[in-house]
Amino acid sequence: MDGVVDHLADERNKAQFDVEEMKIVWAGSRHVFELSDRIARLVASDPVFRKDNRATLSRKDLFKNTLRKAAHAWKRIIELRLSEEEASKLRFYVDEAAFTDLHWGMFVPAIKGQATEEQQQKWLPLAYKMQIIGCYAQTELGHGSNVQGLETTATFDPQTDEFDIHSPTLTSSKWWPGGLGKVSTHAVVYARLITDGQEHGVHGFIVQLRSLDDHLPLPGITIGDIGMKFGNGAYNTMDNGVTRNGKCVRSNVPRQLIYGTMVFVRQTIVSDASCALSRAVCIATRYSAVRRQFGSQNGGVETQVIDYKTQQNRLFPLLAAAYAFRFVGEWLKWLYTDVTQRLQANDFSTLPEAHACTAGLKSLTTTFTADAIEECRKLCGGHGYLCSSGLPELFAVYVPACTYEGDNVVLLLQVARFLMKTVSQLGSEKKPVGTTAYMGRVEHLMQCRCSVQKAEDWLNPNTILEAFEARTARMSVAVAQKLAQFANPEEGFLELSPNLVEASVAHCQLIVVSKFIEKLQQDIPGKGVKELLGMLCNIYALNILHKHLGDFLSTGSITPKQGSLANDQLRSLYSQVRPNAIALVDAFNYTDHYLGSVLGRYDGNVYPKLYEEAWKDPLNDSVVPDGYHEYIRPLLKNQLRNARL
Ligand SMILES: CCCCCCCC/C=C\CCCC(=O)SCCNC(=O)CCNC(=O)[C@H](O)C(C)(C)COP(=O)(O)OP(=O)(O)OC[C@H]1O[C@@H](n2cnc3c(N)ncnc32)[C@H](O)[C@@H]1OP(=O)(O)O
Ligand SMILES: Cc1cc2nc3c(=O)[nH]c(=O)nc-3n(C[C@H](O)[C@H](O)[C@H](O)COP(=O)(O)OP(=O)(O)OC[C@H]3O[C@@H](n4cnc5c(N)ncnc54)[C@H](O)[C@@H]3O)c2cc1C
Repeated sequence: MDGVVDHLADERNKAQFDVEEMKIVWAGSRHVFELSDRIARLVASDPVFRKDNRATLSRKDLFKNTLRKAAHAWKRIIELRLSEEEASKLRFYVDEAAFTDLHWGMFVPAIKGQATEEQQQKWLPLAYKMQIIGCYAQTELGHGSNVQGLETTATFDPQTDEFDIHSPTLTSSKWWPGGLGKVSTHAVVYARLITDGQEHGVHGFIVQLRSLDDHLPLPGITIGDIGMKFGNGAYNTMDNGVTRNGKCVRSNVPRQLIYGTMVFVRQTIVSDASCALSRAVCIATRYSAVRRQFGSQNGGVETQVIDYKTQQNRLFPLLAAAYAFRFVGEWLKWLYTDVTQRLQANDFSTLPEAHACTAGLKSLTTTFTADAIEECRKLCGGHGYLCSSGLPELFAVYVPACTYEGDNVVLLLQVARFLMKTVSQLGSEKKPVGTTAYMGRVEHLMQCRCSVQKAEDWLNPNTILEAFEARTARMSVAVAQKLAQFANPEEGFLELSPNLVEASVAHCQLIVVSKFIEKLQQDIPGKGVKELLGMLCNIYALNILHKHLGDFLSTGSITPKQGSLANDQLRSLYSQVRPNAIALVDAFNYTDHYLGSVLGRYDGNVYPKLYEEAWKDPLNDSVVPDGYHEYIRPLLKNQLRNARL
């Protein structure tokens, strides 16, 4: 900030905690912090990675520019001999949806997780060196959620020792896979395996799509892009593809691991939610401290909008959720690593829980984050609607996360199946463990009473946990009892699916709250850091309690009076967080390049930069617009004539 006026300096001076230590907590470790900081600056200082022109480029120029950035990123990765960790951070800070996301994020993991040793030895070195570019081709025009309903077939021909991959209908065309449309040379294609005329369910196959010499599709394969998507710029940097197939390559597949790539990616999407959410919150918080409206007396300064309680009540729960998702993401990564190690030892016992947790938390965090980005846009008033605020594009790029990698409702129904199974086994030999361990105390949770008598009682983590556990246990048991009244359980499941989804949401919220509380039990150094995190944890939990008061009251988990006390406590917490708000978003350590927002600038110098940015719009290239002579002038002349008549 040398030589630059920091308009937010007063705000930064108010902080009551050690921001540098908070940065380490946010990053996860000092090592990750230092690495991220270095790579973020490297990207920000490279003109090829500029992104302020995305909203005004045509689709073709936008796409070509993405190819250019991806090629440049790879060049820098090789030149600088970046490690896998550094390279992945570099792609993260380049911040542009591209075919590389699917190559590194799904194609490589699918091969690692599902291919045989021999297949891995053949394909992984090529993929690591980007001598082939891959994508993940599962979804079809007719089926996405229902994976067992995919129509593409893979028929083994013993004579040629090949699989014939065939899309027999229009609806069996692979539709949506990122990178497939224009770039990928290979794909992991999901198809129904047929041998000796017998079907064996859906399996993954590595398929070559395009020639490595001239990039033309191989014989029998028709490929293209599926067309423009939501938002200008935004996800249109990605080629999402359609194919219809002819022939191809080889089988792999240990049966239980077919869905493994989805578990992996859902886990990464939870961590990613905290990034997108924190980014939107950083923009809205800084701008709320800069923006002033009303409240001026005797010509004095007006009130910063961040000081309005309504602004705090909308903004601070989002700030708290960014931290909550960060920590639950860390824990989910641990869970995923643990289940992977067990699977390698043929221990499948924790797979159902890993599936339920990744599916449920992917759904919970992406739904919340998409809504929160839109809320941040509104928190920034009119200027939030400008592309230069960074928020419209962030929303457009982020919102499909509610759909891809599993529609969020479909995923919650998977959690519900897991919950109902857990409830049905209560009282049997099989004791609930892990995230459902609380169900083991179901008798207590069905009748316990919340002990809160005054607002401060809500600061006790055990009180919060028990209220959340009681709410979830009671909702789950209630819906399980209703299910039991149906002669046909599947019919009952369909009929009660809205209740089941609500129970799943409650269970997932409980996981997030409990993992935040567990985080606070760790040794966290730095003046005031743990105290601030404690406040954020309470805000996250009490805000959910307030928003879902109906659940807590209808299950009798708390009384109306206790609900009202929770709200009083929330207001008090907002006042305590207020002086720390700017420092809490500084702890995300985002560069102005990554934020991509005039409103969220580190120095708070919003107005001159907004003005400057507006003049850069191509529409302002000429004072009189193109089209004046054809369309405006004749109109004005006609009006003149009419007026004379
Ligand atoms: C590091 C960087 C990362 C970069 C990431 C880049 C992001 C790029 C952007 C976008 C990428 C988007 C990619 C995609 O969208 S790929 C396509 C994803 N598609 C889906 O997610 C489809 C959703 N549908 C499903 O997952 C399933 O079909 C289902 C709905 C969950 C299952 O339905 P169904 O009831 O028919 O069940 P099945 O008969 O198939 O399954 C029976 C049992 O298996 C259990 N199960 C299901 N899924 C899993 C799983 N993933 N893992 C473990 N176990 C699973 C299920 O619970 C059943 O168990 P039970 O014990 O009850 O028999
Ligand atoms: C940006 C983007 C990128 C993508 N990238 C890829 C990729 O790289 N590779 C790939 O293979 N796919 C990809 N996809 C596809 C994606 O995974 C699917 O679109 C997603 O899984 C949802 O499936 P669907 O489209 O079939 O939705 P549908 O299942 O048709 O959903 C439509 C509606 O029906 C509801 N619904 C469906 N089933 C049920 C049920 N059982 N009970 C209650 N309600 C139900 C849903 O909640 C939703 O409201 C991508 C999609 C997008 C948007």
